[in-house]
Amino acid sequence: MKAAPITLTNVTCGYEGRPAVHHVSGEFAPGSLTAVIGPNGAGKSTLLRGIAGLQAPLSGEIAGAAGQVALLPQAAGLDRSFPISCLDAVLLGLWPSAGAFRAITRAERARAAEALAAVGLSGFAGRIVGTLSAGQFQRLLFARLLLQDAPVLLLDEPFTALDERTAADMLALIHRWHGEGRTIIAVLHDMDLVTRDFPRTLFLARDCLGWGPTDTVLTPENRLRARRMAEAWREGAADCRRAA
Ligand SMILES: Nc1ncnc2c1ncn2[C@@H]1O[C@H](COP(=O)(O)OP(=O)(O)OP(=O)(O)O)[C@@H](O)[C@H]1O
Repeated sequence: MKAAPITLTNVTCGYEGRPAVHHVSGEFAPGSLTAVIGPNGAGKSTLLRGIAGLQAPLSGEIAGAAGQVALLPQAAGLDRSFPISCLDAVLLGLWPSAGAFRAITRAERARAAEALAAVGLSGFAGRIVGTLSAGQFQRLLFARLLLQDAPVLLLDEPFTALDERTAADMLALIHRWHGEGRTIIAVLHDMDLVTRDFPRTLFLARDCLGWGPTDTVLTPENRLRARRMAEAWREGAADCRRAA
């Protein structure tokens, strides 16, 4: 699996001209495994959306991501009331390549069923998505990623709602993807997991506090800086609005 590097040059992303994450520069090397960490509201999801091409940066440039990225979004932000089956929800992962008008092939339906089985959801193909438990829905999102088969995977809080065994299974899947040479960028809140399993870390607190090998970024000093910035968030946000 050949992924291209993803390069961020002085990237600022936000909403209505107001920055949520500021002046981030660096590179996700091909095949790298990176945790994106930081307090609530630090801009982690916003940056992922920028890399996924779902929102244009307010300024700066994101290069190398177009056409090679698949996103596992935060489940909490998704509308699950749409009345489609689990199999069709997984097949939606083919939307970027299949579009609205090409028929889904028998082989693709078979691959979607295999993806459901790989995440422990065989037998769920016909179930309506809205009837799944939170953990089952999270596994469904992993099945969609499996079908997409992209060189770069963006995972926004991928272990939310998963029980211990399923989380271990999904972590094994992430390591398998990494072993295949894919680039993996995951927003995480579990610092033990980050220290143990993620060789590189991007630490955000609206600004970039550090980006590099996890042991050099996840330091007590940076954790303290992140706490201070989170506490100063409201005041800082007002300053940004004025500056925009
Ligand atoms: N659609 C939106 N419109 C306006 N502001 C938004 C929007 N989405 C997010 N924000 C704001 O942008 C900032 C960054 O949000 P973001 O979701 O990127 O943070 P995060 O680091 O992923 O947080 P968490 O850990 O809580 O998921 C927050 O202050 C948030 O309120």
